[in-house]
This record gives sequence, C-alpha cells and structure tokens, in this order.
Amino acid sequence: MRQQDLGFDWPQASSLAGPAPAVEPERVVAPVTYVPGYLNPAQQAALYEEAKGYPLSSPDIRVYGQRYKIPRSQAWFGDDGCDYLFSSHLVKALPWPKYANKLRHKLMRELGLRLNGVLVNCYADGSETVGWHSDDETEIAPHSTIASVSLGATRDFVIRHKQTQQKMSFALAAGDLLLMHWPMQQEWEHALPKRLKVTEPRLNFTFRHLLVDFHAGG
Ligand SMILES: O=C(O)CCC(=O)C(=O)O
Ligand SMILES: [Fe+2]
Repeated sequence: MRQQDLGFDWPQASSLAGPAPAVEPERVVAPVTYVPGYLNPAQQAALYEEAKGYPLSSPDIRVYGQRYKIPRSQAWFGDDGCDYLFSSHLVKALPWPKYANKLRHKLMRELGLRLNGVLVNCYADGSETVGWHSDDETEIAPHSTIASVSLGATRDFVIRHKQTQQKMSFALAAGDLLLMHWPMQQEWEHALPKRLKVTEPRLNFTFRHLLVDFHAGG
C-alpha cells in the first residue's frame, strides 16, 4: 500500500530530521540544607578559642597494606556509650567541652535534632583534606541528620552523587551550617579537596546521632 492511499500525506523522513530537542539530564536534588552565618562572630570566637585546647591527633590509616597519617587532625566528643569506629579505629568518646556542648544544644533545640557526638576536624591549611567518603558507619542512627558547622578559613565542600556523579560545591565559611539529611550518606559522597592558596586553618564540627552502646561489651 502506498502512503497516499491512507488519505493523507505522511511526512518524509527528511522533514523529520532536525536538531534534537534539548533535553536536560535530570538533576538529582541533594538532601542538604545550607544555612550561611548560623553562628555569629562572638559564638565563633568562643568555640575557636576553646578548640585550641582540644586533644587533636592524626591517626594512621591503612591503604593497601601501607600506613599513612590522615591529612588533618581530629577529636571525637560524645555522650557515654557513644564510641565511634571510623577509619578502622575504635575511638572512645571524650567528655563534651563547654562550647561544643552549647552548640550541640542550640542545634537540637532549633532544628529538632537528636545529637550525641561530634567529630572535630582541623585542617591546618589548604594542603590538608578529606577524601571522598560517606558518613555511613553502622553506628550512625538510621535516618538521622548530620549537622556540620565550620570555623576559620573558607573551604570548598564538594558532594557527588554515587550513581549520576552529579557534583555540587559549597564554599563553607566561618559560622556556616550544612545539614546532611537522610539519605545523603546512602546516595552521595562528600570531600574537602586541597586548596593550596588557603594558608589559614579551618575547623569543622560534624554533630552526629549514634546508636548508644553500639560497641559496648564487644
Ligand atoms: O570538614 C568537613 O567539612 C567535612 C568533614 C567530614 O566529612 C567528616 O568529618 O566526616
Ligand atoms: Fe564526612
């Protein structure tokens, strides 16, 4: 049967050809909330001063059988029963310092979160980093939110979707808060890349909700 026999003219293939319609790849919405300037300068100063007395250390990690010091220093504070196994070290929770605890209670009160530990990271300058990872340890309470507060130098915090590799970057400045909601750790990774022009230290506090006594008795 010829086309005309159907009673109307079919477009020819050549007239269908043209520029492909511009279809944007679907963007995934990252489950984060960015709150610039969450801490005022006086609050930042009190916490920064306090942190000068924290017992920060750089534990070893093993990569393919080799030992390396992590390229930053850290301390873990938390409630009793909130020991934390990360980078294959079981770290005992140190008692809460005054201002870190005040900030924890401010976050809990204002955001309706439950938080029982904080990992403090110190990056002495832009050569210190954290590589791609998710905060998906099994002792982190399912569906909980991680609250990250930054002090000192501004650094880029980059997130990357595990499947699509879609990336977003946040220039986290002193006093900024970034909330990572469920399922951020399941679906995305994050990193703090090197920024060699940065010469000042940065501190970051990630407040977490751990399952209490997860590592007890074992
Ligand atoms: O320093 C930061 O902003 C991120 C720290 C981090 O990812 C972590 O402690 O798990
Ligand atoms: Fe992290």
